[in-house]
Amino acid sequence: DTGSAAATPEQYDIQYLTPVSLGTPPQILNLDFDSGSSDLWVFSSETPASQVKGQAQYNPSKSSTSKEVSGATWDISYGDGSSSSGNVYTDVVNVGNATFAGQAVETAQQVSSSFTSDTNNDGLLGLAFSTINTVQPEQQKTFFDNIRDDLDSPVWTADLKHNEPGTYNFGFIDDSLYTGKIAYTDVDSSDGFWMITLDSYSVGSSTSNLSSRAFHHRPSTFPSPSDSASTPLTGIADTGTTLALLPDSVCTEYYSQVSSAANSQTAGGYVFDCDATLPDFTYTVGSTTITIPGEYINYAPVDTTGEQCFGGIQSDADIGFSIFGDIALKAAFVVFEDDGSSPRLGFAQK
Ligand SMILES: O=C([C@@H]1CCCNC1)N1CCCCC1
Repeated sequence: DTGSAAATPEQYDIQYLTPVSLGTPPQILNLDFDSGSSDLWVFSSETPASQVKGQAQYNPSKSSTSKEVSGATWDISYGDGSSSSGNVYTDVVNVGNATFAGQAVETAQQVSSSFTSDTNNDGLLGLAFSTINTVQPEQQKTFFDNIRDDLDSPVWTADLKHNEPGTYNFGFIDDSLYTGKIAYTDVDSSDGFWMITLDSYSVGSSTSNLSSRAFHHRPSTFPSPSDSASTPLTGIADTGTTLALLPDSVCTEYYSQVSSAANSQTAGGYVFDCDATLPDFTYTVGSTTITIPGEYINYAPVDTTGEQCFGGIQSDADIGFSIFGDIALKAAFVVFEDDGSSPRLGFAQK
């Protein structure tokens, strides 16, 4: 079995939506594939009308193959403060022709206001590890965990793009989607996430790194360079997070190269003049180097005046690890591999 479906970005690539078929006859909903969580939940006939604003709704009573999971409930809270909760059914779920007949479909009986106002998002399809699925009393499996053994290969891949549709594939690696070689790194899934350590990062061209300059007489006031060219970054690959949330030290180093940049309390992060030229941000996995173009990091205007723009790199606010969200992932072809025992992440240029 294999599957292939489009990942279509909303404005500013704030999120990517992918059509998913649920039930019999098929009910198509556009879901946010989220490698940072593990619940497949949908707007449904059970969601109060006051909390629905245009979203498509899954109606289990209109599906001849739906079965209620007796006594099961779910309740999830996301790092951005949003939340949802409800009941659970199993039904046929089809993603680009990869199909699983008994997938847990979590129907929302409550969604928080940010989901209500996100009018094109009909729900989430979690692709982190099933150990953090929130269904009680019997935890349920993610779509990938359910179909893994039926897939030609135990992988799914993300080819997200800037301002244009990309692709989520299941069960195969499409060699036409990348260049060079795929470099793999081991995943620590003990917290339920695709947690990895990037070998190094660098800001702008290498000359921006003091240690690479011929500073024979570096004034004592100069910071001894955090030789970023070999500083690792530990974090999770999260397709459901828009930005790249990195350590404060990396943010300081990056925005020190942008003369108009400031860390704004009111804007909630680093902002700069929209006409600023931003440096690239590069990270390495083994022998593969991924460069995020500076243009991608000029994320979006703060307001309608279009004077100040919000950065695509922001602080990880000391949550203890970085979050490599879409800003970081869309510059690469990413392989999420899990044979059930030793998960790995692969990165390639494209
Ligand atoms: O809630 C989230 C994110 C929110 C955006 C969508 N992906 C999941 N988490 C990931 C980071 C650690 C805390 C949990």
